[in-house]
Amino acid sequence: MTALTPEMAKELKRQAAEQAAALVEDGMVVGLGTGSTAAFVVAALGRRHAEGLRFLGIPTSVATETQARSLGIPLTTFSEHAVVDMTIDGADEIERGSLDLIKGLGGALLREKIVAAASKRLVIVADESKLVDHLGAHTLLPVEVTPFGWESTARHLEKFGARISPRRNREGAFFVSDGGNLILDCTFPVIDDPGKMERDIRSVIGVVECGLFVGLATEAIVAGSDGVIRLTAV
Ligand SMILES: O=C[C@H](O)[C@H](O)[C@H](O)COP(=O)(O)O
Repeated sequence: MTALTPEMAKELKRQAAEQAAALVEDGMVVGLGTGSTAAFVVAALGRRHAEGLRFLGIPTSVATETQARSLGIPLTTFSEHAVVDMTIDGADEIERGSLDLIKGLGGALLREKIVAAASKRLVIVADESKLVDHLGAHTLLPVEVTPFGWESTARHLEKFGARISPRRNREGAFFVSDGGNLILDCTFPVIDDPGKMERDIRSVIGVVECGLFVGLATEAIVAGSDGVIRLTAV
């Protein structure tokens, strides 16, 4: 795989997003992901809505809700729909084969995971730089925690071998998620069993959710220099 320039990566994200948006059918409830790749999906769905496709969106962040509303996409909530037919979202890492994921570099992991867990299909869109043999190869693992006692929560997470850095915004203040929580960016020496690590992290009091998405993605649409491939979880 050749190194992607930002322009190439953007074009590949757009290509993957267009293919995923084409999967949406009349009458569906669609989870709308968050991030730069998912934003291309929402843009494509806005276009399809304008052309007459009828569907309802459930956004996974305030940013996505704002984008969807600006495009006239009708939205719904879990009080009206218990099941999401299909969610289309990006990822920070996608493990080949299992399609287990790391998500949350954009800070939206909690709402993304709630929507993913309620979805019949979770379609991940990405450029090829996101595909890895083992999770944790290139990226840290975001963990969302309550602001109260976060230092204590961080010390407990360190017992699992993590190096921890509370996420900050450009001004240097703590980054605050849409849910009003903090994000601890955790670097683990190795993630050899994502399911066990997810359970371990979630067992710590003060942890709200972590960015490991295990067994949730059903398929991935990945664009690379040789074209767009569609992967199914095995
Ligand atoms: O919190 C953010 C989300 O998990 C994003 O879907 C993820 O970070 C990928 O974002 P992007 O498509 O911008 O690389």
